[in-house]
Amino acid sequence: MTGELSPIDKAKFVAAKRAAEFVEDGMRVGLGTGSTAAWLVRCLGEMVEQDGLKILGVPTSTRTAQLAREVGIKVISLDEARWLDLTIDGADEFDADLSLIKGGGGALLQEKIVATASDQMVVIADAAKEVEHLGSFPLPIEVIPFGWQTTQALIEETLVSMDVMGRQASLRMNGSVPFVTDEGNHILDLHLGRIGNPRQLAMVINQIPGVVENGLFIDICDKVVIGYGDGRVETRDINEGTVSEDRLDFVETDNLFRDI
Ligand SMILES: O=C[C@H](O)[C@H](O)[C@H](O)COP(=O)(O)O
Repeated sequence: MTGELSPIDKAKFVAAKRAAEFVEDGMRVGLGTGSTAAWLVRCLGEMVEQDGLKILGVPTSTRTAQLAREVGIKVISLDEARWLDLTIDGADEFDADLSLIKGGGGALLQEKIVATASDQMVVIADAAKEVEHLGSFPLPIEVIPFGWQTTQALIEETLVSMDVMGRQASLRMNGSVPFVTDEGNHILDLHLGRIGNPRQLAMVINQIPGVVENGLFIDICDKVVIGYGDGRVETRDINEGTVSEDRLDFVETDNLFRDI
């Protein structure tokens, strides 16, 4: 990529760059998936190459695994790592409780397993991802391909019984064929508009046969690093609220940014 980055990409970049500062030598780090997480992986790759940072990375998708290897991060599986010090990942939406919707890129299952197996989960996001109520972004639900239409109908019926507004579930497509996740499953995107009780919804959906996992991350995220298009970056902690707010002077100082 050459030339000026869009404000949204700058925002993603500064959030990733700041979050990379949480990574220390010797850590086992969960590596998220998506365009924001890709910046993080590049930042960590630079730290490995230039500063000799030694980490073990556990990727949350085949895409991330490939990028991590390309930039020189040593990749291991979750079973090899067993437990992680930190996971850094993007999100599609976050609210004031740091509850999240994830899975816009279809990686929610591995992402949730990896984040849950970590001492700490840090989300990196551009400011547009912050919402008062989750649900404008369609909620991804990973379902097994067998009988997916029956599963879809069961989900829709369950939502009716819960009196949830906007119940339409659509099968995610990849061109003319159904999207297939890294685990060989499909994704149903639930168009809800506003989720009144994310905790309850997450539990109820996961009880439906055929559902593997849903994209609501409740009580998993500890911190969110929010990037802005002008280089400002804010870190919020689940217990302490905003803990830092400053600006990353990335245009002059960052080789990574200049190189892309
Ligand atoms: O499945 C994908 C992940 O949950 C992503 O972290 C999420 O969709 C955010 O992606 P992006 O950083 O590209 O907006």
